[in-house]
Amino acid sequence: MDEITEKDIEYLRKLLPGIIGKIKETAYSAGRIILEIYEGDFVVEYKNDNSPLTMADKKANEYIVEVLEKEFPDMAILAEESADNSERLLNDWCWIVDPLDGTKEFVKRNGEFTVNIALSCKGKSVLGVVYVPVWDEMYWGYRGGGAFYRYGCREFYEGCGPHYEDMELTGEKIHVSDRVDNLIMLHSRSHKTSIIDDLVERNSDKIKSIKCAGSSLKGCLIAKGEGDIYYRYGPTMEWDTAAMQCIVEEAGGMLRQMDDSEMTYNRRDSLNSKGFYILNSIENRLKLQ
Ligand SMILES: Nc1ncnc2c1ncn2[C@@H]1O[C@H](COP(=O)(O)O)[C@@H](OP(=O)(O)O)[C@H]1O
Ligand SMILES: [Mg+2]
Repeated sequence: MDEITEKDIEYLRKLLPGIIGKIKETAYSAGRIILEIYEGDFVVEYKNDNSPLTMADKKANEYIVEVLEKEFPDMAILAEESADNSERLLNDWCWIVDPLDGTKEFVKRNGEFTVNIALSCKGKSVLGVVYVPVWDEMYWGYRGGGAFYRYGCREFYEGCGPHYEDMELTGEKIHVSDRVDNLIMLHSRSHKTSIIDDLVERNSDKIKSIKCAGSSLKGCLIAKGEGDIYYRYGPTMEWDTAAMQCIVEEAGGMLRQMDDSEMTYNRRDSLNSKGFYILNSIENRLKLQ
């Protein structure tokens, strides 16, 4: 895929501020669909890779895809619970959707799951929205526009009514921490590996504590300065990282593949096979060997 050009950047500058509001509203509404199911009894199925799947994943996926298809008919969509369509590879623009990131946390009912919607342009994540339904928190960011956080979205969306449709949900600008020692490391709550234990031991002079969190929350907490580093060796998919990558980058941090190369999106194979890390600052890259 071609590189983003100056012309693309100019186009993005005009496009993104106008569409972020619709995407935040869509992530919020998908979160409400998820919560209705979360609050009742639900059946858990298991996919071929043994990961859980519920009606909440399916219904939220269906809703988000329907909105995106209607609002952005020229853009492709890669969504976790939809059949993949390789025509997306021919499109410079692709939505990358995880309707429910952290299904294990949903099943455990600990609140640590998110709705992730990202937009990729020529393989780069240029817009990301992450909504945490149980906590009613939203994180968002878009290329050149900064990263934001809002607690209390329900009051906005449920309180304002349709005649306020041009008004946008506002939030506070967020930034990564400037810590270079006593680092807080983020870790998956449900996917643990011994490689991470070795990594922590090798870098014990830099790491002060480890905080567990499910789903994209790890990246969002780094964007908000409540954590500093996150290393992930186990498998994840494009839709697990795309939205949080844009938010982290707009908050001043970085996400790279484990071999230090850039993560790209809208690839043929959606598995993030190399692993990745997120840092508040390049200075805090850990010793791997
Ligand atoms: N064996 C596996 N293969 C592919 N992806 C996996 C996986 N194990 C975990 N994941 C990914 O890790 C995500 C959860 O991340 P975390 O452990 O950080 O909370 C899952 O998101 P989903 O819940 O959307 O499936 C899933 O995409
Ligand atoms: Mg999912």
